[in-house]
Amino acid sequence: MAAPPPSSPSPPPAAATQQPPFYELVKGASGLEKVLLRGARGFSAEVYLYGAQVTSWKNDHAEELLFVSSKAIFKPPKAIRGGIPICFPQFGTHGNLEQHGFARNRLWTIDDNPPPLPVNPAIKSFVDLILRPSDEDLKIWPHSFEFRLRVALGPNGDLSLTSRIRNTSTDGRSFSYTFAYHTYFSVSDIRNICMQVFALMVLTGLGLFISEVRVEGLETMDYLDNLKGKERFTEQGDAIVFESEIDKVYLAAPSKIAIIDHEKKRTFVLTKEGLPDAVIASVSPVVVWNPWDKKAKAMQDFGDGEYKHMLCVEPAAVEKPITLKPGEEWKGRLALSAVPSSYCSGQLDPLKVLQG
Ligand SMILES: O=P(O)(O)OC[C@H]1O[C@H](O)[C@H](O)[C@@H](O)[C@@H]1O
Repeated sequence: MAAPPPSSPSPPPAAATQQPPFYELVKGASGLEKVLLRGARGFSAEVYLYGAQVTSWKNDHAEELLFVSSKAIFKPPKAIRGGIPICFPQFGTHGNLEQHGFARNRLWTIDDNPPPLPVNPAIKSFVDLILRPSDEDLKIWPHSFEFRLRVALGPNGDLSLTSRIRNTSTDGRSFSYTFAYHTYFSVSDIRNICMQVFALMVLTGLGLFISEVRVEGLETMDYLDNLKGKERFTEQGDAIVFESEIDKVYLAAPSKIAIIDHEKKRTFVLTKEGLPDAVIASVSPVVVWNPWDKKAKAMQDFGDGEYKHMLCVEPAAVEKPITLKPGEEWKGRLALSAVPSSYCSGQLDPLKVLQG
């Protein structure tokens, strides 16, 4: 996405025409402050100022839709394990900074007077957060920036995260960064436990088995496999199902992706905007990660068996960094919805999920 020109220097408050309160600020784990967003019919979300990290998103049945580890450490400098960490200014190890950059383990502040952002008038619950680099940050990444994040809960319980990153440098220098919404979804059981049954069915021609959790929208796509030295492969077969550790960067994912959880009868739909690819603006990378059993055991802030109940699907800008000249701003948005799905084996129409 091309960076638009800078906005006017003294913009009117974004929320001027709406009635507060849009959020509530309370104490969370380890005394860290968190923002509560409450929507219609009991929808809710929580955002820690630490990392600007969404740690909860609930539907109208008060069911948690995101995964947060029971062993998550809510104490700097460790990033919170789960929810939606923001990876900036570096995704993964694509640079010299700590893994996934520093935005996820900095204290953000509430921005009550952000530059205008087009708002759906039906959205009554949102918060704007801002991160500016400290002197210490400037030593490790010498670029002045403002990172504004709006987290909004829509009238139907949809959750959206809009990032605006601006180059505020006065020395005429551009900067480049990589980025991800490192979203941890809560799922029933990631394991494709019936693979053997499936193999048997294929061999005997008895029918088609569909696993409990599958990702639609990434099939036949090229990816870099982080478990194989970032070697490039092409995904084979239909939807993505899981039977072992996965850490793949799908290079040209479409703007909509679906995670279908058969057991929970739930489909997550991810819609992403503004995350650019090298050639076509409407596609961009998506990282899919699950540590599986061995890596789970090695992680201090992750329960041994918790890998079964989470899946990270992370809209990102990885292979092609985003570059901003002084005064330029980039905007990238992720919208999440969770819709009931009640398909049985063989009845799913992926086109309906992704386009309907
Ligand atoms: O443990 P973290 O630093 O939070 O990283 C967790 C995971 O994030 C991403 O999904 C990367 O692709 C993985 O390689 C990494 O292991």
